[in-house]
Amino acid sequence: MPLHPAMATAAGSGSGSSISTAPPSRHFGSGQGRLRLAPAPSRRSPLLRCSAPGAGGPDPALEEQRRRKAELAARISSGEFTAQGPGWVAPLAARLARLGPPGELAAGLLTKVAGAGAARRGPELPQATGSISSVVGEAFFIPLYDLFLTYGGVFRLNFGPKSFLIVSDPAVAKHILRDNAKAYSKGILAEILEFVMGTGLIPADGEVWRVRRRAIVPAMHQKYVTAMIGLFGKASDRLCQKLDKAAMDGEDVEMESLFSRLTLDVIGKAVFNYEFDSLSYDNGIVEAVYVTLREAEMRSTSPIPTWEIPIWKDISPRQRKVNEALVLINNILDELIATCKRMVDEEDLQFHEEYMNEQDPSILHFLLASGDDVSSKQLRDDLMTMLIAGHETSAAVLTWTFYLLSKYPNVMSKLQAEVDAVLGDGLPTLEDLKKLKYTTRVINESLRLYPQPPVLIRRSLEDDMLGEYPIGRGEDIFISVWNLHRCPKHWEDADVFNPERWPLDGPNPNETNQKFSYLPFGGGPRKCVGDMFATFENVVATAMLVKRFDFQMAPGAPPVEMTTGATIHTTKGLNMTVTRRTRPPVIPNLQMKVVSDSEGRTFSTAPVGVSTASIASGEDQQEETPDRTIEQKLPGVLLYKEKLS
Ligand code: HEM
Repeated sequence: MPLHPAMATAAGSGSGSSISTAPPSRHFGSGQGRLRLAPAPSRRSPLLRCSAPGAGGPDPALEEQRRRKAELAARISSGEFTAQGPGWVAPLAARLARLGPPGELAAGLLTKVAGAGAARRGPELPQATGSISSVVGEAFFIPLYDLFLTYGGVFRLNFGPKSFLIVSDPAVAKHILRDNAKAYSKGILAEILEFVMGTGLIPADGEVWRVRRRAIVPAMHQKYVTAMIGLFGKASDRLCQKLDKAAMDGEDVEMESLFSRLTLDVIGKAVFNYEFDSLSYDNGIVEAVYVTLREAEMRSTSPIPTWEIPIWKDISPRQRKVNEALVLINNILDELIATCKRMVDEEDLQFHEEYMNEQDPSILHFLLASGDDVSSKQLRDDLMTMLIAGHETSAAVLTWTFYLLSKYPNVMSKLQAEVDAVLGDGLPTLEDLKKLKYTTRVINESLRLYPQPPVLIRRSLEDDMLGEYPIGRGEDIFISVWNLHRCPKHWEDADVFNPERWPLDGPNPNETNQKFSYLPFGGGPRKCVGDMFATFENVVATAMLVKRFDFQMAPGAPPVEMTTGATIHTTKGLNMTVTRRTRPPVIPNLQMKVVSDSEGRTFSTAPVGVSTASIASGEDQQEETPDRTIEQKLPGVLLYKEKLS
């Protein structure tokens, strides 16, 4: 998730001059084996910023970005960002800073005095410090990568009086997310999202979270997700029709916004049975959803939290618009809840584990039919949370997948060959998804290179140890999934889009079998509840689109660069030329290995089109994911269900 305004504010107000000492050597992991590397920028620049084919000649914006990156790398190496000081200083400063301007001043002084004079005691966290000017204009997680290469898997980042722990070490990530998850809350994230998600499942902590997770997870059962495959197909087909028209008219298309509309249409129907139909036209509610989403993103990156200023929040046109949008959405949600309650009262269906109303299979319907004892406000918060969680993430995955496919035509050809061989004329079925193995690997790999969100946020609720480093209560922590997914120590050719790195007959990659070096859906008790849903959705959309069309970057399209919102967006859209495919289908030579399960039943290869945790494919998952148990088995697919104790 994005940075909190506090970070930017603190960084902006911090002195530009920082304590200058020699930086630690480039290394990975905390206290683990160390590895010296060539400077980072040259290794990864091709994927971080790519100009569109056809743009021709050196791009001045790209050149400028490369120059800024090289400058930042040089400044990091010079030691400009390296601070020293006792480990208690930053947490205390962070607490002081929360007391308002006088506290911030005291915190700033404390940081400087202690940083300059104090002697080191015991293992102390490497510290980086600096001013925001060094990272402005970048997606914030990019400079964090360079700092990780220099300071290691756990380090403290000080911006003036504010301080954050940056975690890029898989063992430490596992400790925070899974092994000692109870000692961490969502912290800053809950504060940022409160205005829109209230106490919905993503920001909620403690008892509220436990009760809501227990209510919501069962709603996403196997039968529900299977029913959703039809919905994904229909929505993707509507997008295909739109692209057909663009292809016939010879018009380029901006795919990022189309993917956003596709996934909005899907999630509205899936969560509360609402037909946004945003692929067909704009209406007030679609606009209200986007106003709210953009506000959430603005709040997470804005240097000054103007929305907290008492009078400003009432008179600012922007805030008024946001408030109006929220009222509109809440009213619609209230209506949908009321309608659904009536339906539930009138139906004869007996509630059971895999309960689903065929006319309205939505999560809302399941929750109401289950007798979920919850206030309307909490129900609205949960629905809103799932709307946002399931919309932006999937849209971003599709955007970056198609960007990568345009850069790697060999992958596209192989993908199209598989899709041609598997999909018939109708909409994809569950059986088809099981066969779309390479398509699933394409999505797995896209999520490695562009994790959504690129950073997970936590706050420590008690003193703890992160690897060898002691930390205090109240530390704000960013687990950089971006860094974990691109760590050159763990991944060969980390920046290369290579779906083949995941064998087709191997297990579906997940946080467990990748030992927390791969966290596309988080991990531990707060792992994504929509992982299986999202994987199917992305596989269906990708398969249907590439079956029908070829995609190329539009001639003269601006370079595709990243910016940070709740997920990774492009700065100027993904402008593509779409053409109807004319090639005859090619039959691929896909190797299918026959394996047997623990009960001796045989089926072909690893699960495909299957999620990373709700569905797993090996006994290692069973052993290493204590919070989930095998519930049901389909041929080739083991379904896991959470223990909801
Ligand atoms: C490709 C699409 C998706 C990606 C990459 C994704 C990723 C994630 C990640 C990384 C987390 C963990 C956040 C953390 O630990 O701080 C998460 C949590 C969550 N996701 Fe997803 N998600 C996706 C789709 C969905 C969908 C479709 C839904 C709902 C239908 C959903 C609902 C949620 C919820 C409710 C949580 C919070 C779970 C909790 O805290 O107990 N997500 N997601």
